Amino acid sequence: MAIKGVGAPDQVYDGNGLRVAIVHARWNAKIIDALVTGAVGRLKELGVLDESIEIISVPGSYEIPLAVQKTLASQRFDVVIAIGVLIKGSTVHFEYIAESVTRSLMQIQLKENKPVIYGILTCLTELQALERAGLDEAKAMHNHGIDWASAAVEMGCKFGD
Ligand SMILES: O=c1[nH]c(NC[C@H](O)[C@H](O)[C@H](O)CO)c([N+](=O)[O-])c(=O)[nH]1
Repeated sequence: MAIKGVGAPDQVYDGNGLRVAIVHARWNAKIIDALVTGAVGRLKELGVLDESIEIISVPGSYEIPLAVQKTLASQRFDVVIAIGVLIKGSTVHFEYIAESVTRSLMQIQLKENKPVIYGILTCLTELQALERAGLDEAKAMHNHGIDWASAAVEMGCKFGD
């Protein structure tokens, strides 16, 4: 049995009535599109209504925290899924963005007292990103967008008030 992974949910959560925002970067669009598609499909499987899902895009992962903060401050959503794909280049740019975005998203969810699901892939290679978006047919890896949507419905039901 695989060790890594979220494991079975403690119960099935009904997303009907939940208002979910997906804030995603556009950098590495092929991978982003697969992750967002996976997340939206899972949200609907769990009962979230189409009209209760809002998708907001920003240029890159660095822009995600401000967009998430503004989205939550609108009081129009119970939970936000932040989706970005950082792929290591030849400089330390990757590290600075990854650290600051991750820290910021944690701070925002605690400040706004609303769940922010962490969907930032921090990959050392393009292949790692393709695998985690379920795009590497060779390995049929799992689309992490699905997991983030499941987490969003659970956290929205439990703590999204
Ligand atoms: O989302 C990403 N943004 C990236 N950079 C753009 C950054 O997020 C901002 O959009 C940009 O710096 C303008 O503020 C990336 N790289 O630089 O490699 C990346 O891999 N992923």
